[in-house]
This record gives sequence, structure tokens and C-alpha cells, in this order.
Amino acid sequence: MTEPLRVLITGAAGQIAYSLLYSVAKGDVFGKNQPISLVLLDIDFMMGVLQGVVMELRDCALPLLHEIIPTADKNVAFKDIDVAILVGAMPRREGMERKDLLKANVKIFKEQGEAINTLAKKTVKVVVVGNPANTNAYVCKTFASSIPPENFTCLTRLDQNRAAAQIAERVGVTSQDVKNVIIWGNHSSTQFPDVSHATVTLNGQSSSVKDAIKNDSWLQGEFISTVQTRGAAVIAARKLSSAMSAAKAICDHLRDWWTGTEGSWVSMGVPSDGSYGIEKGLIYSFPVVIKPDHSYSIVQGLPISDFAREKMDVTQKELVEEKNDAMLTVQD
Ligand SMILES: NC(=O)C1=CN([C@@H]2O[C@H](COP(=O)(O)OP(=O)(O)OC[C@H]3O[C@@H](n4cnc5c(N)ncnc54)[C@H](O)[C@@H]3O)[C@@H](O)[C@H]2O)C=CC1
Ligand SMILES: O=C([O-])CC(=O)C(=O)O
Repeated sequence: MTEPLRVLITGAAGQIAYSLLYSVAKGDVFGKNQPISLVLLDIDFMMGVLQGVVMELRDCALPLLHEIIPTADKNVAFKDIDVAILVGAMPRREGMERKDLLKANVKIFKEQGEAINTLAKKTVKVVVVGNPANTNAYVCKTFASSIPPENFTCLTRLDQNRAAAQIAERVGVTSQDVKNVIIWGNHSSTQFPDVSHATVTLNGQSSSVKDAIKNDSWLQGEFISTVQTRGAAVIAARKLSSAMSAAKAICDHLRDWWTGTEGSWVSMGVPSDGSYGIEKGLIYSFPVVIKPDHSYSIVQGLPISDFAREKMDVTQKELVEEKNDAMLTVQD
């Protein structure tokens, strides 16, 4: 039998986890033949709620779910894990920017980076979801120097999915017909959703998104701002931040990281290697291609217009500022 994969989900009693656990445990992410040991971390105060989640997971009677380990103890949670899905953090409320969460959340990711450094398998793959996601991933990576930096990523797939859905709706197709949308930069309102290399399949014919939409001012204006502010729009409507769509995006991110991308690009926040002039080490969202052995590389050589360059630099500047604030905060 295949050895179970040890998958940690933090914030396991929270709302994203509630939408995520079922998909991970039933094989949507790591495959239908891969048994899973699910390690569920939350804070002491939430252990009662977490017990209820565990009861429900057991009641799903899922064949791939080898064991469930609920815990509030980092030493248990991070031990020998293969995958860490770091969701546990405070969400923003209406009127806040994600970077306003930095003071509240960044220390969590310092501690968890240290735990990963000493306890996790050296091959562990990490996706940071808790906001501000890029900067939290940067901090986590910084405090886990024994793990290859490229194993630390943050979620920008929700932004990619939002962008693809906007294009698909406008053209009258479904999201799977839209390929190679890019999210550059920060998972924040400065991110740059870029469709200048994207294609859409309409009536069996592939064309550029630009030709299919035939409305450059929409593509360079309302489309971008809708994607940039979608999280805030969901909060304004639901009084809670996105959870179902965030969970789906986490599954997409990890499934592609696990199985590969087969010819298309996906966006992930990854440590910059200096590509496209982005400061080395920053966790910046780039288009990547992924091989079935879980290795990924940043798509190289894309032509960058002046319009794109300006937007890529604005979001980089915000990330540098966040990184500097975060490193001061963790030293307090
Ligand atoms: N990157 C992205 O695309 C998205 C990120 N988010 C972010 O994900 C985070 C979680 O969102 P929700 O699940 O809606 O929040 P939630 O408040 O429903 O759940 C968060 C859970 O994390 C737990 N937690 C807090 N500190 C912890 C720690 N040190 N260790 C383990 N668990 C801890 C809390 O007790 C709570 O159960 C937020 O920061 C939110 O802003 C949300 C949507 C999309
Ligand atoms: O907007 C938020 O605070 C939650 C989030 O990251 C998103 O929905 O993209």
C-alpha cells in the first residue's frame, strides 16, 4: 500500500478549513490512490469546535483518510509533515486592507517557520494562505533555513480563478476555456491580473483574450480593479471573507504542484529568483510551469509592456515595504 501522506492544515476549526478538509481527504488534491494522514492544528480555545469537525470528517467515511490528528501543540502538528497548508490566522473585516493584519498574524508565521525548520520533513511543501499571504510566506521561509526556499509558496490562485471567471463570463464560456491568465505580485489590491498572454477557446477556436473581448479599456480598467478588490467585495456582502472559493483555490494550487501543469501556466506566490527584475527572495506571484516531480519554474521571456511594468513595480514596492515592516515586527 502507498504510504500515507502527512498533511497539516492549520486554522482547522475555521471557515476555510471547513470547506477544504473534505476535498483534501477524499482525494481531489493528491490523487485517488494516495492515503492521507490529516493533522489539524488550531489554538486551545478552538479544540471543542475542532472535535466537532473531526466527528464530521469521520462520519464522511472516506476510504483514503488513514488517520486524523487534531491538536493545539505545534510539536505534534509539524512533526514529519509532507505538506503544510497554513491557513490559521486572523481574517480581515470590512474596511481593512490585508496588510493591516500584519501585526496580528506575522508572529504566527515566524513560530511556524521555526517549527517547520526543526520538525518537518526536509522535502515539505508549504502553501501560506493566512493574510497578508506573501509576506507571511516570506517570514515563514526566513525562519526555516534548513528547507529549500522554493518549497515555500503563497496562494494567489484565488486571484487567478477570479480573473479567469471574469473573462469567461464576459466571453460566454466557462473558466476552463480561459488559459494563461497571470497574477503578478502581491495578494492585495496592488496585484496585477494580466491577460495580455491569455487565450480563450470559443467554438473550438483559440484566440487571444484581447481579440475575444475587443474592449481594451475594460481589460485595462474595470477588469483589473474587479479582481484586485474581489476579496473586499465578498466581505462587504457576506460579512465574512471568502471561504468556499479560497478552499477551491488551495486545492487547485496544491493539485497542480503535486501533479504538474501540462502545458499551461498557473500563478503562485514563489521566492523571486530575480526574474523580470523582481527583488530576489521576495514572495512574488509569477506564472509558473510545474513538472510531475513537483519542481516548478517561473515562465521566462514574456514581453512586458510599459503598462505592465508599472503595475508590476507598484506591487513589488508594496511587498518590499510589507517585508520590512514584518521583519521589524518579528524582532519586537
Ligand atoms: N490567500 C488567500 O487567497 C486567502 C486568504 N485568506 C486568509 O486566510 C485566513 C483564514 O481565514 P478564515 O478561515 O476565513 O478565518 P477563520 O477566523 O474562520 O479561521 C481561522 C482559524 O485559525 C485559527 N488560528 C488562529 N491562530 C492560529 C495559530 N497560531 N495556529 C493555528 N490556528 C490558528 C483560529 O482559531 C481559527 O479557527 C485569514 O488570514 C484570511 O484573511 C482568506 C481567503 C483567501
Ligand atoms: O479579502 C480577504 O481578506 C480574504 C482574501 O484574501 C480573499 O478573499 O482574497
